[in-house]
Amino acid sequence: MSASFRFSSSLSPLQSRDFPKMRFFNPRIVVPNPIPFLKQTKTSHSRVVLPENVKVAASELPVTAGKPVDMAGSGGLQVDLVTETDLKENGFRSTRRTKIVCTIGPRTCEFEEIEALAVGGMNVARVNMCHGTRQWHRDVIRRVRQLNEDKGFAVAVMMDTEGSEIHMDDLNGAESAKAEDGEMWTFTVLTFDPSSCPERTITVNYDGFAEDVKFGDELLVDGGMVRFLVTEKIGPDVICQCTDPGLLLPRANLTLWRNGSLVQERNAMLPTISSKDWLDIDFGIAEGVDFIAVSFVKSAEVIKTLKSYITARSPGSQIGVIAKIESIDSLKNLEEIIKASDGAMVARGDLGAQIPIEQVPSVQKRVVQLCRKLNKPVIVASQLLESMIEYPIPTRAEVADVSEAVRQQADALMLSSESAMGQFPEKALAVLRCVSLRIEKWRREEKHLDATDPSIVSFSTPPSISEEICSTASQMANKLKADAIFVYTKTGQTASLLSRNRPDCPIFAFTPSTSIRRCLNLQWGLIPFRLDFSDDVETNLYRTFSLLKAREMINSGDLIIVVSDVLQSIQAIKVP
Ligand SMILES: Nc1ncnc2c1ncn2[C@@H]1O[C@H](COP(=O)(O)OP(=O)(O)OP(=O)(O)O)[C@@H](O)[C@H]1O
Ligand SMILES: CC(=O)C(=O)O
Ligand SMILES: [K+]
Ligand SMILES: [Mg+2]
Repeated sequence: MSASFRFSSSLSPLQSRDFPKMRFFNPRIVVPNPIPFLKQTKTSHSRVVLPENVKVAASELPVTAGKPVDMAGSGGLQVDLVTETDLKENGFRSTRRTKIVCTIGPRTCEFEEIEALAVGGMNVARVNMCHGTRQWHRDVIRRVRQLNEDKGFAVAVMMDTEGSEIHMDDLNGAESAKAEDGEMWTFTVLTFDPSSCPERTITVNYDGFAEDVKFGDELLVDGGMVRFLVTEKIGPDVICQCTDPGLLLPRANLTLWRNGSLVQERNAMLPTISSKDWLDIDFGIAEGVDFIAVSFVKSAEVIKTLKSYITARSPGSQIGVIAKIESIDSLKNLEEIIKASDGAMVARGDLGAQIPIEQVPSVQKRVVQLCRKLNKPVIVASQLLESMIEYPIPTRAEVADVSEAVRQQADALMLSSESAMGQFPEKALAVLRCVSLRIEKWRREEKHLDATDPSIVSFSTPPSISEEICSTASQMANKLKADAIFVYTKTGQTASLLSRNRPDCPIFAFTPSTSIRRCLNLQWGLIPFRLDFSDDVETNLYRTFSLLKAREMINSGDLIIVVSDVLQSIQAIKVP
């Protein structure tokens, strides 16, 4: 596919492009210091207590602001207070299985605001490189890390790339501009000084814009929130008449439609990862983000390129690459793309601007099922609670949409504007939380009555031992009505395979790595704990029982199914 390119270690991806160019309105691009977090600062609580037999690589220690975690008194078991209180007060069955991603924006970027989201159940914090300065993103990422370190949370950080999206300029700092019915507007590739910008003129960030456009095309702003008809082309200027009036927002996304289909001219050649994105990716690697979500993925090649780039840049890093399914081209290569990725996002916002809107639900279902089959976490994103940007309660239709995603057993739901710039971020989070809990419970109850809901898990051929063990352990847990599954996992793989089976009880995942603990926080049904453990399963188990009992997170008599990825074994044990 033309939009992808090969990256070799001798050639920087920044030098290897030969594509139409995009301009970026946010020129504050600074090449980051490669690994700034290795510079440890002296702090008052910089003691790490680890059992003597356990070696933890420096890269596995929490990194923000250079402060390692003080786990004294916890026996090396790390879990956040919210999970602990929930388990203590409400028991295993009450835990939410569906994870929540919150986009951090101007409304939620201060430490206390991020903390309120974490307390409210945020599992992953997303920063969108389309907006804000690099310093802003750095501050947010470091605040999340600080919070994890101070309060034992495992909130993962996801960086979302800008991608080669075609969008308008920033309206010279105005909050919005109103386009009225029938008005003539000019979309141009020329740029202006704020003082000399002609009236009703919008600069587009893509140099090939005027060439791609034809008389009679429809220009959709934000997937159709405002619509224009192209009436004339004069050199770099495209003259349009407004046919659906509305508010133009800064940097709003633009798509062109011709005879009912998306226009794919030279714009289809724009690289999925732009030169600015590569700089953002370097920044993300240096800041130790847990996931990089790639916008407008078209083929598996770009995912493979990015994964090799990350490995070359930061050997041994756990950064997961998430493919955002929002481009019409991705639909032809869905299976290949998901196979190459570490997870996928159904990015319904842009997807609904690239394919007819009535096709979005079936694509969502297909991506969710495919991810389950391929054992990749999947996020359902955009407009879940759109009305809550302005109102304190959602519409009934929004609740139904959230319910459907939970019923499909997607790994995670995502808030965008609702948490980034809405008036009720915590209330929106609470709605996701309580709708998830209610629908999960209902689904577990229904399952016993409804045999028409077959398991969609299909195994590799020949089946792997780990897959079989995890499937059997989950079935056993369901039949015996176990209280929890415990899994001791170094790489996270076994925990992930258990999650894929969507068992009735929660899965406690113990891992010695803080970064794997954060990554597991994106996956359905996993409660990740950081714990140093040995290869001796019995010792681990009884130590865990006593640590969890001491903190009242489990009780004598609870039935636990235990899976170990070292021994590849299953045990059923009652807590002594
Ligand atoms: N860092 C930020 N600074 C300022 N505004 C932001 C920031 N992040 C998000 N926003 C605001 O919140 C809105 C929703 O965020 P979201 O991440 O969904 O972006 P988007 O522009 O819709 O693009 P995408 O398709 O990548 O999701 C944005 O349109 C923007 O107005
Ligand atoms: C999340 C995102 O990028 C979208 O919905 O377009
Ligand atoms: K983006
Ligand atoms: Mg998008």
